Amino acid sequence: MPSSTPPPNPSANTHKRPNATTSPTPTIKRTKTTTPPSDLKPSNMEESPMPPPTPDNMDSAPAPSNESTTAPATTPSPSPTHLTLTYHQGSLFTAPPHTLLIHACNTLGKWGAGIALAFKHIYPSAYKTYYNHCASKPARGTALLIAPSQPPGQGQAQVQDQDPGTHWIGCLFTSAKYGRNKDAEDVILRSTGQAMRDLLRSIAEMEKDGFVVGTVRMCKINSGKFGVEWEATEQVLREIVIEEGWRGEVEVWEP
Ligand SMILES: Nc1ncnc2c1ncn2[C@@H]1O[C@H](COP(=O)(O)OP(=O)(O)OC[C@H]2O[C@H](OP(=O)(O)O)[C@H](O)[C@@H]2O)[C@@H](O)[C@H]1O
Repeated sequence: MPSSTPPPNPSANTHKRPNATTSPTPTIKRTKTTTPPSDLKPSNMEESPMPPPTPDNMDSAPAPSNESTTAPATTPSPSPTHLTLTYHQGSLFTAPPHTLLIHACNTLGKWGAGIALAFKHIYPSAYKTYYNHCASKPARGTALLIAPSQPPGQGQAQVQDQDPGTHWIGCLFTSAKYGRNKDAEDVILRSTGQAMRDLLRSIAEMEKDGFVVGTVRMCKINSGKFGVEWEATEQVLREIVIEEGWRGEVEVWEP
């Protein structure tokens, strides 16, 4: 077991909007009810119990009453906004500062294959955070949002365009295990929807606290090692109903 030393704390202000007034910097933020590595959690970032995932169909307004057959039709309630996916060609990693990069993970703390292995090489400090988080046995269907390891511009005259130290990382726990023990496809898909909602909620909380989270990007999650057709994952993602304050768009990048 590696030491529980937390990854370097990013300096708060550099991730914040200039007019932000709150102060603590999250090294890690997760919104699920499992125990976090408490030494990484700022004091005002207590976890609020996460409400159970709300089925999309509960978001719609109640059906209009049919008391009178002659009454004019009531104004239809606005249809819910669903998550939008846009497609882009190129590597996930060649991203501007503050970009949030999302990938699918198991809960065993490996990052030993596929794009996860690339994450491990490029973002060693984030891997430490992920590893420590996995020691707390996160549940499938939750997400982990990891703050950049270094603030943009730190130690540099100018921020480099694609400085990996400035990227946020989003881990979606879509399967508990990997390889032959990975979850069944329907479980992976259900967990994907839940985990993505969890992540969108975390991003919104960060932004509410004044932190700058840039564009949100993902690879075609689940479609490699987890063996789930991208189209199935895509459908689950597109069915996510966007709540107030949530990001409504995610970029999908494919090399
Ligand atoms: N630079 C790049 N830019 C953009 N897209 C890139 C790319 N490089 C590869 N891709 C694509 O990224 C998709 C995902 O393919 P992957 O097989 O990696 O992931 P997955 O989501 O199916 O499975 C997750 C399990 O793999 C790991 O395993 P371990 O932890 O080691 O056990 C995890 O942790 C999980 O457990 C495929 O479309 C690749 O073409």
